[in-house]
Amino acid sequence: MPVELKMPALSPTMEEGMLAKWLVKEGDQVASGDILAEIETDKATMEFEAVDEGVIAKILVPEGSDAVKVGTVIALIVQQGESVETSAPNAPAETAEGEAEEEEAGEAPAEEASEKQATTAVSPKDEAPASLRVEPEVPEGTEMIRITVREALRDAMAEEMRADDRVFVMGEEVAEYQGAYKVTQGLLEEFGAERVIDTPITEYGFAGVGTGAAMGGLKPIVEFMTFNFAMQAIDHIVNSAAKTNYMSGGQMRCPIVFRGPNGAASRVAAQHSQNYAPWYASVPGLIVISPYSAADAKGLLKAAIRSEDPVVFLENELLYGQSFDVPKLDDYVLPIGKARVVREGVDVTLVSYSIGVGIALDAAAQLAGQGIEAEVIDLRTLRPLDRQAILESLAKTNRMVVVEEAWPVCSIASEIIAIAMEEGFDSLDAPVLRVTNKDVPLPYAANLEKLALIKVEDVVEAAKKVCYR
Ligand SMILES: Cc1ncc(C[n+]2csc(CCOP(=O)(O)OP(=O)(O)O)c2C)c(N)n1
Repeated sequence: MPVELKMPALSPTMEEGMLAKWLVKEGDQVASGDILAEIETDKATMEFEAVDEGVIAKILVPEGSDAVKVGTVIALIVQQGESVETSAPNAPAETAEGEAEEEEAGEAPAEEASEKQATTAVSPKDEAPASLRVEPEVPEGTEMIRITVREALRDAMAEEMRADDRVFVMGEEVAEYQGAYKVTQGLLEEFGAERVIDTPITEYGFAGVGTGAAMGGLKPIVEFMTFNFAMQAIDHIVNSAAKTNYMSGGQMRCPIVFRGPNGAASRVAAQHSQNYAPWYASVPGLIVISPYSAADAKGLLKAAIRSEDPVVFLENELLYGQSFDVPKLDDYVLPIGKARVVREGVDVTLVSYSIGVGIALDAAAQLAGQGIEAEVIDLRTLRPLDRQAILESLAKTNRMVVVEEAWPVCSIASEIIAIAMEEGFDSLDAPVLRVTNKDVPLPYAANLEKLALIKVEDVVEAAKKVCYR
């Protein structure tokens, strides 16, 4: 199979760039780490490195090409002795079609293109697994609409803003640019600049303004461009918002939602690829939600906006473009603190949240082929954690693996293992295992990034291990 080289995203906001110069030609042998080309953006000129070794079979975008969209296939690499024609004649054409379709559907922001680049360990898929169960609380016969997680989040905010004029959104690029990841699309147009507010690049400032507004009776939604930048604002989240109810003896509440993408994205390096779920989930006074599907994103964001207490709502960039069925109901709100069994099984429980749920479901499908029926639980809310759902499933399967796209130390997985030991010891037929990212800052190089992130195969292996297979 030829390897497609795609126009890289050299920053989280890069949408296109100039392919300034090719440093290799067709027929050249390349090794991982070789510099293949120079890419220019309005900000910088960067070198484009080979990740795989092989022979440059075809250069599809000539040097000097301007405005090449992130994700465009620019060249093909094959292995020695392989030719593009014999191995995959349609590869480039299919990619081009796929991109054209996305453009038509009006959703190809830079980040989405970079999603498609994820080579990968955490591999985004366009469609959610069919096994996702519909919420039991949805009335029978409810019509479903298929929308992306991005659209579901936008719909949740728009519906709550229509229903309650205290709700407003603020953050970097949320208004005119409609969100760095296009999650606030259409909100400025519908609600105007008083309720959809572009802020300066001052996370500490606007998280504080939001927290004060919440204490004063408004219902802010503060978008962080990514949760990596919320590090600047963490004092307001942990020390102001989370403590208000407690330090005022219940006389003041702080109904605010801090939301934005969290976790590893694709090729944006260590400072932009971290999962903060365990950090926030350790703080009493905060509610922490991290959905996987579009239906959960919608139902839980609506619940978060209605909450009287501060909510940290952790989304995932790689899920924004994925489509799922969402109930077509006037007011689809889900309960905070309730996990969901997304696949039933009897042999082993896989517990996960956010993007890890997709990995767990893929692993469950592979395990089924090997005679192991895995139950998959999507935690959805990380604080308060649905201990009952975890323990009930453990009592049924007696074996558990936690799948978490995060570091292993002091993780949500660690907490679940403690719960299993303290409260589910008699149910256990094997030690609970955790499948997490490697305990390192996420590398930038694609081959190392892939090695550092959780993979379906690791989950399959861990599940077999706890089943003594
Ligand atoms: C604390 C923090 N918040 C947000 C970002 C995301 N970010 C990266 S570049 C950028 C825009 C920078 O604009 P400007 O300061 O005008 O510099 P320019 O790159 O346009 O020269 C933003 C918001 C970041 N890197 N760090």
